[in-house]
Amino acid sequence: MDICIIGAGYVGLTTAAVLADIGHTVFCTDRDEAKIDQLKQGVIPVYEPGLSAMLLRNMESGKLIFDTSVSAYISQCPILMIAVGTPPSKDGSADLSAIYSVIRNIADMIRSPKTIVIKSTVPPGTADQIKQWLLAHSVSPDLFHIVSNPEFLREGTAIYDTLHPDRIVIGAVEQSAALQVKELYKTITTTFLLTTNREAELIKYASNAFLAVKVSFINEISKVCEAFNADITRVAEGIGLDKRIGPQFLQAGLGYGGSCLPKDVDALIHAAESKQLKMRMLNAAKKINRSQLSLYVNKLKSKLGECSHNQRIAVWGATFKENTDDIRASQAIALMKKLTKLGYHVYAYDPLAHPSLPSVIWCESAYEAVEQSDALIVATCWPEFMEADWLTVKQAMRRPVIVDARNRLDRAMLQSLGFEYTGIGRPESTT
Ligand SMILES: NC(=O)c1ccc[n+]([C@@H]2O[C@H](COP(=O)([O-])OP(=O)(O)OC[C@H]3O[C@@H](n4cnc5c(N)ncnc54)[C@H](O)[C@@H]3O)[C@@H](O)[C@H]2O)c1
Ligand SMILES: O=c1ccn([C@@H]2O[C@H](COP(=O)(O)OP(=O)(O)O[C@H]3O[C@H](CO)[C@@H](O)[C@H](O)[C@H]3O)[C@@H](O)[C@H]2O)c(=O)[nH]1
Repeated sequence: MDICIIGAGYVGLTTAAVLADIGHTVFCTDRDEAKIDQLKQGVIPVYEPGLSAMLLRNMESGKLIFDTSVSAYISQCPILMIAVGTPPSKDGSADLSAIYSVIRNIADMIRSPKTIVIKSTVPPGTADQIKQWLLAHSVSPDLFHIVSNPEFLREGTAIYDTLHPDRIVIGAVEQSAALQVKELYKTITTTFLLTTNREAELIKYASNAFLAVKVSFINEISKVCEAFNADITRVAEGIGLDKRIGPQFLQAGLGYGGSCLPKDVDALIHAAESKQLKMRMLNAAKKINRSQLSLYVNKLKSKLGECSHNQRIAVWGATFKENTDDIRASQAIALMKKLTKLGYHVYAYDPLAHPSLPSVIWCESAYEAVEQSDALIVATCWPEFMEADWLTVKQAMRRPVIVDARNRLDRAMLQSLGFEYTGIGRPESTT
């Protein structure tokens, strides 16, 4: 099948690579001309393990074509897949301006029947509103179907997740359009769930909201663990063995960030409020997530005393999690901003990201960042941090204080080397 994907970000590029690999012919476009120019030259604008090789392979075989001039492809392809961003607006709602800009283009160019697939995450009711918009702009109902096909990939494992999804959700009014989209994923073995558009849109939001609540839940329980001298890592293991709960998303720490969980929680709250519904649980999850930053600052203060202006803090990790270059809504960056505001000197290192932040000094290596530092905060669990040479780290530091903001380091090993270790919900002794 010929497919035109509009939006060459993490989702658009991953989907383009996988659909081309499956055997479809994929045309991919973006309003960012520089990005498309880079892609044409084989330069992949985002870091995502395995993506580059899969894109290049399919570009070489001619199954994947990048271009800025989309009109020819819109007329050629029966399937138009929208994967543009839906970032948060100031009031928390999803900003759908990029979606409508694409819809306007489609409305101008549509001459033959199209299946318009909404891959972007959009609030419940969006597909129906788009349909009304197209009809109001004199596009014949015979020329389009709208299918909601939300994406569930995680950054860092996007290719794997797209090839091995837990489910593929396809929401549509017309069964023929739903089956056409199902056919796109013909080689993928998974559960296909056919729903209405609104159900598909809500499945996406509810999934991310549930994950956010799960993280905030374990962060709340970690405080109880700390108060009762119990270890959250063992408590989480014990909870997770219950099949009804499952072991994933029970990692206590700095809280959730990224381009999806925070914005989708906000957008769901906003959508519910538009129907006079208060999302008490989601608001609580947000509040807990925000409070994780102060919690870690207090942990730092309990080790170093109140901030004096010559304290030097090393922060390892800037991305919202490991194996991605994405810093959108990163808790690591929010923490750095909080620390510099309080007067700490922050020396930071991340293997991929070093955004310009007031008063943060970016270092060339993890070891350079810890030179003469009074504490090290591990904010993101990049593999190179997990495998650090801790003796070298200890020798470089002024005070061997480690704040493990993701609870992933080997506490016993670090303590045996003489580090003062602080995690969350992991008491120093369990007596
Ligand atoms: N990143 C993820 O892990 C993930 C996972 C699942 C779902 N999603 C959802 O998928 C959507 C895309 O997310 P992303 O992370 O890939 O975003 P992104 O910001 O990485 O990419 C979006 C791309 O769309 C392009 N774009 C914007 N307006 C355009 C227009 N009018 N015409 C053509 N191109 C346009 C941008 O230039 C950009 O390259 C969002 O709705 C997001 O919530 C993201
Ligand atoms: O036990 C955990 C698991 C995750 N996190 C944090 O939660 C955030 C989100 O992690 P993750 O969900 O792995 O990242 P994303 O790549 O943003 O993926 C989420 O958001 C995507 C965009 O909607 C969805 O497609 C995915 O299914 C959903 O997992 C990160 O800051 C993690 O550090 C924790 O603190 N504890």
